[in-house]
Amino acid sequence: MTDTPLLLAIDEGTTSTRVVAFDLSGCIVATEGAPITQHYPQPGWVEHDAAEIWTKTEACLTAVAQRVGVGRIAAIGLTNQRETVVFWDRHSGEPLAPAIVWQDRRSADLCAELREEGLEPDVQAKTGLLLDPYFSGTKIAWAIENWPAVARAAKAGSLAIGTIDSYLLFRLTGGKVHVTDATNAARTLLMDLATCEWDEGMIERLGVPRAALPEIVDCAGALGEVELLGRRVPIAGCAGDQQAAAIGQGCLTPGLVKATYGTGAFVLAQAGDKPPVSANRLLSTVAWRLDGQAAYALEGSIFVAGSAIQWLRDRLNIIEDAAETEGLARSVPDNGGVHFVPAFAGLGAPHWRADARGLLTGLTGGTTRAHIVRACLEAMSQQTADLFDALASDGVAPARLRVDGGMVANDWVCQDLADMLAMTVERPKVIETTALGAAMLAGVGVGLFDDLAAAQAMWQADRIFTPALDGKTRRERRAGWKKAVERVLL
Ligand SMILES: Nc1ncnc2c1ncn2[C@@H]1O[C@H](COP(=O)(O)OP(=O)(O)O)[C@@H](O)[C@H]1O
Ligand SMILES: O=P(O)(O)OC[C@H](O)CO
Repeated sequence: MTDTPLLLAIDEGTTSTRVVAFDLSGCIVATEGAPITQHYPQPGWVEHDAAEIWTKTEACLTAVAQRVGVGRIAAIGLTNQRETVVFWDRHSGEPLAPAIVWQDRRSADLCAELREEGLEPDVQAKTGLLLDPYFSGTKIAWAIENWPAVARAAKAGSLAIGTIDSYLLFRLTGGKVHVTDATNAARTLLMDLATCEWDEGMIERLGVPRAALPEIVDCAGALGEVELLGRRVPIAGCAGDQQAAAIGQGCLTPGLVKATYGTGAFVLAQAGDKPPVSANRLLSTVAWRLDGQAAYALEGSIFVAGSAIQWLRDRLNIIEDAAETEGLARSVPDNGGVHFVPAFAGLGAPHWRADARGLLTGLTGGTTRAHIVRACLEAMSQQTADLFDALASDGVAPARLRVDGGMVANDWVCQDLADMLAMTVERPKVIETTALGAAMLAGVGVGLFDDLAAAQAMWQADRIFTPALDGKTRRERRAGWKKAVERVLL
């Protein structure tokens, strides 16, 4: 083994935590992962145990460090499921309550109340977000109101609140830092998008204890140090997973677009150095902040992507593993008239209907599991096409799309995306682009790369999918999907 430097990424996703070691050409040298338990205490509620997330992250980190040799690790980058919020004791680091996951809808009533008060236009102008339970702010308000342990700690001044990045940075540094990076802070409903500072008005309106919030910092630089196998290793990069994926995909200049298909699916279009404004209910968000200077993006959020495949596997039991979906989709010439709108957690962009629920339409006596599986995969490209229509209305018309995330291992999905978007789709060699982006940020943070553009030396292309579907079939399929969505929105 040579002693060339490595960059480690901690990628704490919704369903698993992973640690990936990259060399400076972007090849994966070692990886370790562990699943995260999903808790569904009530319909519409989703919780994680932050202590489990920390324990598993620490174990994966140690295992990879042992394997590659801790001395080779130049820096660590962290990336995470966003919006999910943790409440912990700032002395012990122990969670005081379950973490409320981004998919959780428990604050839907509060969001509706705030909308009725006419707050949404102001909220959108200030934070770039909408009044949907997806974002952390109303989850925090709910926790203070409903969990006595959290309210007590807030009164006693011992409460720390943060998204997963903030919690993991706290634990990794032995409680030395309570920070969050600007991309994660941008998802809380509490940050002023233009200044990247906490917005006192939103904090007050939602009754968030100001002292419990972390400091907002850059995405690269000296974020802290972790004691790993007897050595101190710098943590030099941090970003929410979708922003990290956009960096890992080289979406560095306005108009470049990526889509990541994990548990959910998220389309980000780089928008330059001013917060963009969407007339189509897309989100305006921070793409990264370096040296105090923010770059921005437009985002479309799809709440259910890979989790629909997991549902086919674990609840309907019509597949044994996710990879099986590819063969099944190919085994039928079309969807047989079946459409599947996987609105399990409401519909995200551009509809933003927290109350929407899933729908399977067009079933006949001839429908087979292959049709249902195919309709489930088709929902990915259809939901993406809805977002591209919204982007086009906002003046963003990309020539190609870069895709990543667990689902794009599926060639059929990638080809269907190219067909439905009528656009070239590029898949990189490393589909763990989220982790790659975090490693790139860490490389910039310790000066191994001058900037994010130089860090793109770590990106390598794998395969290009070109559109092959005729316009008539595409239009018919779009019309069939839109009809199904209309029924969901009734
Ligand atoms: N070959 C495949 N075809 C379709 N879906 C897949 C395939 N492989 C994995 N998936 C789905 O991808 C998801 C995992 O992607 P990943 O990026 O690891 O998610 P996350 O980061 O949200 O935890 C799972 O929901 C799984 O069902
Ligand atoms: O776990 P993922 O990769 O689907 O990402 C979750 C998102 O960050 C939620 O906003």
